[in-house]
Amino acid sequence: MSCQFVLAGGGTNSHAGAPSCPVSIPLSTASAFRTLLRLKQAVAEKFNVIDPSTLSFSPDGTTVSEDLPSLLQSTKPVTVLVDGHAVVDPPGPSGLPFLGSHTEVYPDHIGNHERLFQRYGSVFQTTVMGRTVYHTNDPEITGHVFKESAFFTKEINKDHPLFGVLSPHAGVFLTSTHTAIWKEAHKFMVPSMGPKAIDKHMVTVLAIVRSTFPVFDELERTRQAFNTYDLMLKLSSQIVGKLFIDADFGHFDAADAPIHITVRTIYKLLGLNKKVTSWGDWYTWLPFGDPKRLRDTWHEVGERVAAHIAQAKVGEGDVPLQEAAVKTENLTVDNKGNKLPAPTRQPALIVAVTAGFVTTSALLSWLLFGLTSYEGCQASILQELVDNGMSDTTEMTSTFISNLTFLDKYVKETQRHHTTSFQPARTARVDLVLPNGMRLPKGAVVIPEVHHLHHNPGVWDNPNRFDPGRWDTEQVKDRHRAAYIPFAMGPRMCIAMNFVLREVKTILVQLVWRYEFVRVNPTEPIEYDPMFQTIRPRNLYQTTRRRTEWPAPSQKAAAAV
Ligand code: HEM
Repeated sequence: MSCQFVLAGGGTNSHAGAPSCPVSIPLSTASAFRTLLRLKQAVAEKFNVIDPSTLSFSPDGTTVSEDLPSLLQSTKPVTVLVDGHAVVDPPGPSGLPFLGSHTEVYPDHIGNHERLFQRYGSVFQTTVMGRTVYHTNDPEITGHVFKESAFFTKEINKDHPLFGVLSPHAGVFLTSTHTAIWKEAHKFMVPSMGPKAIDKHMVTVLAIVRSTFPVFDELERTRQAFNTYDLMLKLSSQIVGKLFIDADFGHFDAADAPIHITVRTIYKLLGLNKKVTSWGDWYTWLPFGDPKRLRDTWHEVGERVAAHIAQAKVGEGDVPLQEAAVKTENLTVDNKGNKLPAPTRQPALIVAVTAGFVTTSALLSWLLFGLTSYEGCQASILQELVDNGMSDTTEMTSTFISNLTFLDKYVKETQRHHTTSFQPARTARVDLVLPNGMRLPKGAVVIPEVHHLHHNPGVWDNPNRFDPGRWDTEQVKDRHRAAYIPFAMGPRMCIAMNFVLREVKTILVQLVWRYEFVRVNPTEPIEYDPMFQTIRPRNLYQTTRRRTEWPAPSQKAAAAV
């Protein structure tokens, strides 16, 4: 005996709107269905519905029943609803012939995605010159998308935003999950970002941030403003260059030191990738124009990074990242001192350097932007430093940094409100149905839109207000775990999250303690340059004033002594 079920709106294999073929569930296992949830699990598995709890059953096609015995005894196929309705395709703009929805999205993709979420709801699709992508700002769906499960994985297919820079050898970031090489590279690189390794990296970070002081002093002396992003690009690349490929880019040898050619080439690569992948799959492979420049630049980056690695001082082409990886006690899988296999070493290091400075420079720029834009924040950070006994020689230990609770909220709020966004994308492994009852075909690329998750009004109170205080509220503490994901989540999330947070806090502490930051173009609207891989303030100009006095400890701090 068996019981039959039919998915309303059409199964994942059916055409939209067509009824699915009924599926049978043998009742020989009826004893397994002691609860409705067990039945839902069995039916969800048949129809590839991600979340069984979203199913409901209608024996007559109109009324929903939760009566398990009558469902199992039904002589007609039972209609299955997901999220209370028939399964549908994600909506989206129909777009122009050939161009598709390109003009609906670019150039202002943040503003346009916001408009599309408002028009279509929490999942919509866009098709740009044959490349279809699904966007979501829903934490529940995001949580499933990032899981690396039977439903989703990071597979860089032709619709994926990283397709233009796909690298089968990089292991991390640019390589699909179901490859031996990702497992291997991940195993080596994660420990290099463990707590002990981070303590060690911080010695380098501190030395480099202090090496910027003469530059800030010189700029102040000569009354010059600086482009904050350019300066932070210099700082963050100086750090990852030293840490990962033992390169000294000389960015702080003088106030007007140029950005090193290796950094400029990587920077160019990311601009080209965003530009090329905003068009269709076929465009990526054109033998001329930007697609060709992208391939040539990728090659040039490889050669330049290889040259640095060859000159690295630690052993034969070994660099501190690998040294940390093999020595750190956090290394659990490979404790015999094995190194990354040679073909992966160089691409993995290119990724670490690239991922390392392109993102961090954007974050640091927004952090400095906030100091001069959000009233009271710079003063509160300074006051907290005074209250924690900061001096010019205070050691930047993890304990000192973690005691700075306002700074922590400030960094969190900056990462929420000024998401640097990577458009992290995952791919459907099978035809499936999302918890909101929308069907996706196998191979569908879903982008949890980080900026829009961080501004989802259903999750965040007054999302467009910059408010570090929100991190003390129960509403934010109890948020969905996928509502705030500046480093993505799941097995393919950023391996360097803890390093980055310690790094940017250390930098901010050092700079705010010594300088007051002032914005020189406060009324000019900030542009973010939509054709770049990260969201950064492109036209922010600031100056610094060397501090000569600091506030007294607050009453609370004085009372605690
Ligand atoms: C503000 C700084 C940073 C942010 C916001 C950030 C964000 C992210 C995000 C969102 C991802 C997921 C990408 C995806 O799913 O496609 C990622 C992955 C990754 N990040 Fe970061 N990142 C930062 C800094 C760094 C640094 C300093 C490193 C240096 C090692 C790094 C190394 C990586 C690597 C290797 C991956 C890929 C992991 C894998 O493939 O399994 N990131 N990062």
